[in-house]
Parts: sequence; C-alpha cells; structure tokens
Amino acid sequence: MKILNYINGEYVEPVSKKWLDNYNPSNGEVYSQIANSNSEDIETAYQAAAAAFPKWSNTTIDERSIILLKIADLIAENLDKLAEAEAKDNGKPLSLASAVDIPRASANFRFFGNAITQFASEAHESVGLNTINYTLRQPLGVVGCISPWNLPLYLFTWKIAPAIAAGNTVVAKPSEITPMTAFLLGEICTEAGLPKGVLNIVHGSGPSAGQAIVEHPNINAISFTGGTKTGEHIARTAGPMFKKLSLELGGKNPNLIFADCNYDKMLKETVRSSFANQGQICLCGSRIYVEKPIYDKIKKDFVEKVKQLKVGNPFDEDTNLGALVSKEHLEKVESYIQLAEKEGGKILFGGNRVRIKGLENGYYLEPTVIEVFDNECRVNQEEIFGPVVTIMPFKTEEEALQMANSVKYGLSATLWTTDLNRTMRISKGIESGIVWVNTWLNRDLRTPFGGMKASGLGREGGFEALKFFTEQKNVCIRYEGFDTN
Ligand SMILES: NC(=O)C1=CN([C@@H]2O[C@H](COP(=O)(O)OP(=O)(O)OC[C@H]3O[C@@H](n4cnc5c(N)ncnc54)[C@H](O)[C@@H]3O)[C@@H](O)[C@H]2O)C=CC1
Ligand SMILES: O=C(O)/C=C/C=C(\O)C(=O)O
Repeated sequence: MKILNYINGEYVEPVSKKWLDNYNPSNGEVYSQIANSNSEDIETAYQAAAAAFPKWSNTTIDERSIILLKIADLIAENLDKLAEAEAKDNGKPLSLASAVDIPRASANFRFFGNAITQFASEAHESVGLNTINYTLRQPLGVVGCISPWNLPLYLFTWKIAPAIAAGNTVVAKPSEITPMTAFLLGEICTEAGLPKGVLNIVHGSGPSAGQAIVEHPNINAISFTGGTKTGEHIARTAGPMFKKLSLELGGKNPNLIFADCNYDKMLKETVRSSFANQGQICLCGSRIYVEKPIYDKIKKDFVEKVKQLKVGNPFDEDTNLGALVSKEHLEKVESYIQLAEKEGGKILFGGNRVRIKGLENGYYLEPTVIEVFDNECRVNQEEIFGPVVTIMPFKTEEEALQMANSVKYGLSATLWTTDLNRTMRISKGIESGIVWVNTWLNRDLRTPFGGMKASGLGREGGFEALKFFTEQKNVCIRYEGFDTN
C-alpha cells in the first residue's frame, strides 16, 4: 500500500517517485510505503494553498464552522477504522486509540469549529478625541504544521483545525514514522466539502519535507510539536526569516506526592501518568518525588501495581502497554536504562524487552521503575520519552520544588496533596506551563497549553491558537465629531 500526498484535494505520488518504508511496530514488519517528498512537493503544496487562500480567507465564519464540524463528525463516524490504523501504525493499544486519540482528533475539529464563531477582536475608543481604534485579526496566509509520532492524528488535528478555522491555508506534514491516519484524513476532508488546496498533506522525512516547509520563503508561520533538538533547529531556520513560531517541545515532568494526598487516587493516576501510551507523551510524569514518611510504602505499592500491567499485542483488549514506536526509539529508551545502572540507580522493576508470541520482532519493553539517589543524574535530567519513570524521596516542600525546577524543561507538573495553601505555593513556584493538582492529563481545550524553558514557545489551545494563526492590525480612525458649542 502507498501513502500518497494529498495536494489540492487529490492524492498524488511524490515528484521524486521515491518511497520510505513504513513499519508496524507490533511485529517489526514493513507494511506500507510512504511518499518521500522533497522541496518540489512542498512547492506544489504551497502553490495549491496559496491559490486557495483568497477564497478561503473570505469564506464566512459560518461556512468554515460547518465544514469543520462535518470533519469532526466524519472522524467520529470512522472511529473504528482510524483507531485500528493508529494502533497498527504506532504500536499503541487499540483501546487507547479508540478511547483517546481518535475521539480527541474529532474533538479538535469540533472545538475549533465552534470556537471560531466566538472569536472576536477588540476596539478602543479614544474618548474626547473623536477617534476609534479597531483591531483586525487577519489570517496569516499559508502556514506550516509539523507534528510528531506519539499522538499522530490527535496532534496533527490540534494544529490544522485552528489554522483553517482562522482562515489560513495549510501545508502540513505528519511524522514519517506514523503517517497513516493523516493520510486517511485527506479523504475525510474531501467528503466534508473542504475546498481543494485549503489543507495539503505532504509526507516525508524531517530533513527533507519538514525542512522545506520551514525554509519556504512564503510559508508565514510554523506550528511544530516534537523533540527539543528539532525545535531548536527549526527556530534557527525560521527565526531569521521572522516567521511566527509555535513550538511544543519535550518535557521531564515532575510528579510531587505529599503524605496528605488521597492515596488510592494518587496511586492509580501515577501509574497512568507514568505509562500511558508507553510513556510516549510529552506530559507524562517521568520523575516521581515522594515525601519521605510515605516513600517506602509508595515504592512498594507502586511497583506492585506496575507489575500487573500487561505488555502485549496492541489489538488485545487487555493490553495496557503496546509496542514502542520504532526500533531506534526502543534502543534509545533502553540506553537510558543502562545509563541509570551506570549512574548508580536501582531498577525496582522492568528494564527488559518483552517477547510476545507470534510478534517476536515487535518493539516491546517492560514498564520500568528506577530508584535514583541524585537528582542531577542524566536519567533524571534528560527526556527519555518511554515507559521509564524514576522515583526518589524528598524531605521538605522547598526541596521538592527545588528538585522539580532543576531541569532544563518546563512543560507540566503534577501535584498530589489535599493542602490548599501548599497547592497555591507550589503552583506559583513551579516552572511549568501546566500544573495538574490531584489529576493528570485532564484537558479543557479552552485552556492555554504549552511549556516554558526548553519545553517550547507560545501556547496552543482555545483562543491562544486562533491568536497565533492570525495577525493583528490596528485601524485608527479620526472622525468629525458633533459641534458641542
Ligand atoms: N511532543 C513531544 O514532546 C515529542 C518529543 N519527542 C522527543 O524527540 C525525540 C526524537 O524523536 P523524533 O521522532 O526524532 O522527533 P522529531 O522532533 O524529529 O519529529 C517531529 C516532527 O518533526 C519533523 N522534523 C524532523 N526534523 C525536521 C526538520 N529539520 N525540519 C522540519 N521538521 C522536522 C519530523 O519529520 C516529525 O514530523 C524523541 O525521542 C522524544 O524524546 C518526539 C516526539 C514528540
Ligand atoms: O493537547 C494535549 O492534550 C496533549 C498534547 C500532548 C503532546 O503535545 C505531546 O505528547 O507531544
């Protein structure tokens, strides 16, 4: 099977006629071919997007909204097909793709289809000066959206939906590691009546297709989610071109657990925040810090719960962890487990590959819990992005906050306590864009979403995303007033 580009409303082969292998992580086999696009394909996609822009940017808000809501409906109607495609392409449990990834992709279109009808700009009357200022919020033109492999359709649509809702036209590239659901989205957009050229989906590698989007002189903004190193590289290219940039990058998120927490709830959610999606979510709580009096108890109970997780075929109903996304990624995660041992960490559970009968070449790894004794060790500082968590105790609130903040990242943090004053103090002091208290990955799509420090630039979500995808223009009008004499 061939994964083709979707340009100007048509599925087309890449100009080079070259292809990349697409792997099924659950068995390590190549099961389709991906268009290996280059700058020529990006130029074709750009031309289609540029041609569509004048009409789309003048399409009424109602019409845009109706089309976005239709796309949302069609994603929901195709839930089973899309969830199966996602599980096969990514290795994640089908149950997760069905309950989280695909419903959220639909929700992204529904949310921005509705949000655009409520988006407004400001006016400032200069009283006594016969002057009124009003601020236009105009679409940027052709914009680039580049997304990663961990939540493929979920994050692809999280960018595309606000971009087109705001009247832009788009050249988008999903990850070459998980292109399948973005490929399927093309036909859904056609069926929903999205005019040709409004969304162009180009497949291919980061250094070729991705780089060509970022370098294109007339693609005016880049919305990117992915690794921090790639984000840095994109910023170096796009910054001097004065492109608008939204960067949602890596995390090394602390999970601070205090003795006064609701213990059972905390334990259940901490297992989820550690290992959901095989730990491949930038928001996973990969550093667990526990207040000393309950440290030994949590360590024991947490490990007991983790032992019960089933690593297995993504298509089995009782699978909790599926396969990691690629062989390279599996090896990267394993290298951190080896490093942990060298650094003096203690593997409390896991650390080994799992062989699944009939799927022996799949990329399976045990959920792994590592006790660390030095917050500065590399496994506690660097993003692993896999089913690996560290755990260590703290004595005081000040120490917990200091350890939580002493990494280069600042995406999210989770706090478990029933003390309101402590909640307020820590939420204020913590260096992260998102703080969850007694919950995790609890998402209201209206809220600003993104990180500080090396976790990125700007915020997605709600009106923040619509603001990102529009340019403000202030119009100042002096008028003749009434003669008051
Ligand atoms: N949301 C997150 O926080 C994510 C973090 N990561 C982290 O990044 C590490 C590397 O994973 P990768 O798959 O290599 O992610 P990546 O950051 O390289 O890939 C994300 C997207 O960027 C594209 N890309 C790569 N190089 C590009 C370039 N020069 N110009 C434009 N686009 C480019 C890729 O094709 C993909 O669509 C992971 O091990 C993980 O630690 C990976 C995926 C998501
Ligand atoms: O918007 C969300 O709910 C989650 C986003 C997650 C990522 O951006 C990620 O894991 O990269």
